[in-house]
Amino acid sequence: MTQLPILEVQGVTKRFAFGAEQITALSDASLRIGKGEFICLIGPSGCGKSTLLRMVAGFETATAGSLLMWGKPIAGPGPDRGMVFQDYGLFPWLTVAQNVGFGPAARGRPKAEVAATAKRFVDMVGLTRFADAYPHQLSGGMQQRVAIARVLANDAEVVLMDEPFGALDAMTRERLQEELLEVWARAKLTVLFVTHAIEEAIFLSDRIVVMSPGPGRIVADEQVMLPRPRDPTSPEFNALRRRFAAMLGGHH
Ligand SMILES: Nc1ncnc2c1ncn2[C@@H]1O[C@H](COP(=O)(O)OP(=O)(O)OP(=O)(O)O)[C@@H](O)[C@H]1O
Repeated sequence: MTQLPILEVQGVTKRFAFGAEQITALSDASLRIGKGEFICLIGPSGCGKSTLLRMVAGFETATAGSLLMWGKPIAGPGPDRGMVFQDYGLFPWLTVAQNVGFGPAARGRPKAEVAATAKRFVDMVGLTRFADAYPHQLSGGMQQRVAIARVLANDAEVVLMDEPFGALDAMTRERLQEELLEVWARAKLTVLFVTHAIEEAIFLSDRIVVMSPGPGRIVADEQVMLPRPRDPTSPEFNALRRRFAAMLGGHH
């Protein structure tokens, strides 16, 4: 990567006080992420995936090391990094367009500008026909698109997702993965996505960052070179699945 990375994690350690003791949730983690990359963080429970994501979001600060966006220290949450929550966090009493325009409206932007911004991102995620629908009238995939459009309407360049599909059945999960890839490609997003699932990571990512616990560390950082759309039944996909399973060792 010769260009300035959109995100850079440099030697980041995070310790939490736990009673009289301290837990090292993350130890000396370093990562450079280029604009437009889709990166999955994978690893067993407690390896610090969420902690790393929350520090990038600005919800937590590092005990040591630094986190940068476009070369500038991340000092707290900001609209340039949007977290998409597991339940999408849509307001049920607002329409799709109103949900998407919520951020700019809350920041006091003029009405006409809010409407134009909402329309632009509702169109971008392919929901033009549903702009006036309410969340309960949408499928899970459409709700996910609204959540992503809402983050984008806040000028987010980086989308952060913490196991957004963890609780779903396999078919719904596959559909949402495909929807997410479509929006990622269309909006040229940079995505940092936390998952436990090897198959999900291989299906989605340009790069997989493998973490291990006790203390949380980055133990591998590998490109996924398979062409898209990916076929989870192909021999190449299976070979990668075995490789990552071996890397994750006894944890899977
Ligand atoms: N606010 C906190 N206070 C104390 N300890 C914490 C806090 N947040 C996380 N930890 C600890 O830090 C370690 C890493 O937690 P983290 O949630 O980042 O792991 P994870 O890899 O995301 O796990 P999971 O896959 O189960 O969500 C764990 O040991 C956890 O108990």
